[in-house]
Amino acid sequence: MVTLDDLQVRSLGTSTIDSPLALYVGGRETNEYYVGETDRILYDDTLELIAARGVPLEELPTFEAGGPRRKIFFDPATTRVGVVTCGGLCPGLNDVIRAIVLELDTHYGVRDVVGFQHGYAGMVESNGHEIVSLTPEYVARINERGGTILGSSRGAQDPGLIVDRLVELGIDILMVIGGDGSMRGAHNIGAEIERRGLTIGIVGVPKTIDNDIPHIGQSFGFSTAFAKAAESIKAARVEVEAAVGGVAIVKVMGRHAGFIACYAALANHDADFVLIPEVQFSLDGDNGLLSLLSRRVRERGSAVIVLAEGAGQDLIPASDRTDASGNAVLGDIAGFLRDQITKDFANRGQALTMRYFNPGYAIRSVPADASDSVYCTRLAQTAVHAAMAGRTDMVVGRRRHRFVNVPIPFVTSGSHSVSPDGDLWLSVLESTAQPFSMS
Ligand SMILES: Nc1ncnc2c1ncn2[C@@H]1O[C@H](COP(=O)(O)OP(=O)(O)O)[C@@H](O)[C@H]1O
Ligand SMILES: O=P(O)(O)OC[C@H]1O[C@](O)(COP(=O)(O)O)[C@@H](O)[C@@H]1O
Ligand SMILES: [Mg+2]
Repeated sequence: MVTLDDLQVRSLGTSTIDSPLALYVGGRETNEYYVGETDRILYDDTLELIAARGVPLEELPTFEAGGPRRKIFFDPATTRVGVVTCGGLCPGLNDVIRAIVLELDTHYGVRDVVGFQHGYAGMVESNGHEIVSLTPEYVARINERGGTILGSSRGAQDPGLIVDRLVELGIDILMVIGGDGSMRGAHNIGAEIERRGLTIGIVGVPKTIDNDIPHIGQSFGFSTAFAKAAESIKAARVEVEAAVGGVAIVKVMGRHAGFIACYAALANHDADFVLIPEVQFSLDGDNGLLSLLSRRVRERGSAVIVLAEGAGQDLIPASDRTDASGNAVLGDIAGFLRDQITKDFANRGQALTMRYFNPGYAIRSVPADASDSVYCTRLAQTAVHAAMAGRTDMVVGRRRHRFVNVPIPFVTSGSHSVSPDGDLWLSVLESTAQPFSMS
């Protein structure tokens, strides 16, 4: 069970320097739209959840509020900041890089910001990647492009060698834009820094196209990505309606979490079935996918299946392969379903026109939409405020419209997935009219 201790963010020391933003923060106090720096944000958000804790108010689990402080830890004139992007791509990476640089430069007067190329690999000197000077001019329009101007990578690196490089380059703060794996890596780097008694801060801006990092609210770029995926679902609907016995499978990303599938399906009402890793389904039997699909096509003429890549892995031979970072390489559920559906329709003597859509990388390589750009900027600003105030081993997030600072060990201790008992999955069932249980 989560405790207040789990949510305490580590500091490098006492902040003694007047913040250049002190005037902005000035007399601001908590109100509906702002959280004062001494206030904290509740973890629980219903009366029953709070009552069930059975502890006094001051012991309730609460988050530190994100945002500027009156005093900061690092002297802007002598502070050097490094930025790195790691793991898979996600819309908005360049917006985050740009906003970090602009916030540091414009508001804090930090003129020395450098970028490491190709993730943690580029931080290990022997790998030979140059650092890039990130000036306001350099980052001016990078938000218009997808991907990351710094490049990214997967694969393990030695935290000791990374800390050696930070020391050699005189980096005071490392900003890590990455996913769950990157944050585990960031924590290890932070632990090595602490072991050596150094005052280097590490602050993360969590990136996950799958929206699978817990406690941070919705991840940036997710909304852009599912909107792009929804375009393929719409195209699939057009195709199957024109065909005789049209059935489409639209496979979207989502290794262990089906958020993209759920949101993309909800974005329009074109999906008949949504298959996600969190909810098991059977192929056979009256309530299995094959008979339900056959019935849907007989009744409505066509059907669209939105398939998260991690769904139905129990139906195909297990793969023990992993990628360079140790992430599971999944079996081909889409190919398996295509075969099974084709055979089943043939056995029933039912006409079938099968269409397969795989928007794949196209959904994560696009630039962020306007809403995500705003979100990226605000997350980056929050991360810079925390970093300049000497916070470390933490990530920023936005829970129920409040920006929060969250310890990395808290976000890496679990993962975020679609709850079969939650209201998101209920909405999906309502919108698709797929049965409550397909197993
Ligand atoms: N458990 C871990 N401990 C330390 N570093 C990790 C861990 N998992 C991943 N990393 C490192 O973080 C980087 C990105 O991880 P990866 O899983 O590929 O992407 P993401 O951060 O998007 O989840 C890689 O360089 C990888 O080696
Ligand atoms: O081919 P890659 O780069 O390994 O990426 C594919 C995978 O990365 C993901 O986008 C998630 O990766 P991250 O943890 O890096 O965000 C999955 O949905 C997808 O299966
Ligand atoms: Mg990951």
